[in-house]
Amino acid sequence: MPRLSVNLNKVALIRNSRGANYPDLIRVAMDCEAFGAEGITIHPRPDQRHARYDDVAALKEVVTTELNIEGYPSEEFLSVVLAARPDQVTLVPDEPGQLTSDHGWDTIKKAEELKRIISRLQERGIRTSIFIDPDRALLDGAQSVGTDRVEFYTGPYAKGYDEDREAAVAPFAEASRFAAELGLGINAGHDLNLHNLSFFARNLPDLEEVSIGHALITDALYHGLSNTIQLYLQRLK
Ligand SMILES: CC(=O)[C@@H](O)[C@H](O)COP(=O)(O)O
Ligand SMILES: NCC(=O)COP(=O)(O)O
Repeated sequence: MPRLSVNLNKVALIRNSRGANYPDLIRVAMDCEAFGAEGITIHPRPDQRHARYDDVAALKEVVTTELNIEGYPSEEFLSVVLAARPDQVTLVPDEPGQLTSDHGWDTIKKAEELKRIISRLQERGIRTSIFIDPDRALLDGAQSVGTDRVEFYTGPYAKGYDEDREAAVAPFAEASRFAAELGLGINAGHDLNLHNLSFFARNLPDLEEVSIGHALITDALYHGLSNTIQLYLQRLK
């Protein structure tokens, strides 16, 4: 069964909106784990409008499952993760100021840069993952830059789900089989929710981890955090 890593960016966004420390991101992370989450994710962006760079070390102190830090590999981001040594770093090719992530890496054009960054992270004992679209050539590129895992950008799957879920999942299922043949670990995330998650997981038997934030935190407003985490875990069975 894939691990559920809860992305706390939206909790941090609420915290930051009043300049005080509530909701307390660290407390929420510990509670998510107590409620059954198998990982905690944050994605600090250069403007730190939600997760901040100083959240990384603070989370590293308390997270007992798996800490996954996502982000664009600026020198500032790299110095933070190399110092804190989370379990996993997921590299995302976001432009500064981007509203949210909307595409994966061009692993062919950016091969040299990715290779250098990935080996710096791996030398510190950090598992690497790179955000990627489901495409064979890009997966070949991912293997050649030496990443441990890839994270499929699932925005297009979520968008296409209601119209034709078989067509929406097909490229991901195919890419997942190919990634497994290449020996790459497989994660996925972006816009996964209670409605589309179980079909996705069923069609990707090699899926190791999903990171889910926006929909999960929204659902928690209605069901509470503990119930919501249980609902997501059920979808992954
Ligand atoms: C890479 C990815 O898909 C997530 O980290 C996502 O970008 C988080 O979303 P927000 O920052 O928009 O909450
Ligand atoms: N890597 C994807 C992630 O962490 C959460 O994305 P979303 O569920 O907030 O769209």
